[in-house]
Amino acid sequence: MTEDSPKIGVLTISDRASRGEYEDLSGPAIEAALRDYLATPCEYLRVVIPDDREGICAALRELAAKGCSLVCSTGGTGPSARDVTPEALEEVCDKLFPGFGEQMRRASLDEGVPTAILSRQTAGTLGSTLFVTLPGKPAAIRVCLDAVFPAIPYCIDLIGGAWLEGNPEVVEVFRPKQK
Ligand SMILES: Nc1ncnc2c1ncn2[C@@H]1O[C@H](COP(=O)(O)OP(=O)(O)OP(=O)(O)O)[C@@H](O)[C@H]1O
Ligand SMILES: Nc1nc2c(c(=O)[nH]1)N[C@H]1C(S)=C(S)[C@@H](COP(=O)(O)O)O[C@H]1N2
Repeated sequence: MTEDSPKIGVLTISDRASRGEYEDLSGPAIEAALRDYLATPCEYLRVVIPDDREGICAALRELAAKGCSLVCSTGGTGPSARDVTPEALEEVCDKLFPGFGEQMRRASLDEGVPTAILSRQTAGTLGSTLFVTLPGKPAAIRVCLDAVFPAIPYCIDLIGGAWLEGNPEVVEVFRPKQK
């Protein structure tokens, strides 16, 4: 890894994890999945914050300003009063990509999780940063990321982010146009 390595943000949004009431397992699960998919060495910026809308907006903007090409968050996508991750995402983004949420929910339903429809998980871009929001449960991370990762590097190409090479032994990245 060098100073110019692509940057990836991993944002855990959880009242209890941020207070240390339980160990954050979902942030590390995101980083482990991305390290598995990506042949390109990346720098990972990990942040843990409570479910506060202004704080989430600030963290998303800060990770984008630091040059992250991709930011994956976990938590705060559900129906509870303090679940406000999608609202913060909408406030911050230039464009929203509801197809990510549709695909991730479909994958979770196919895994036999009927409550997958309770997650308002989605994706959006701010400049050359792609944000993908995932549910809080550690077990949801790999299911959801596996379902959408093949489209992520090309999306980042199109918004002018870093070139991310997939590891073909783990995932087949889909690029309709080659560099
Ligand atoms: N980052 C995380 N690490 C480990 N377990 C998690 C994490 N986020 C959620 N969970 C687990 O999933 C369960 C349900 O998630 P829930 O949506 O209540 O989480 P949350 O929104 O992170 O919690 P909180 O109410 O503290 O903000 C939690 O009780 C916890 O067991
Ligand atoms: N794959 C998968 N998706 C899942 C779940 C899960 O356990 N596995 N939990 C669901 C539940 S119970 C909720 S309430 C929503 C929202 O979770 P969040 O508020 O922690 O983001 O994600 C849903 N999606």
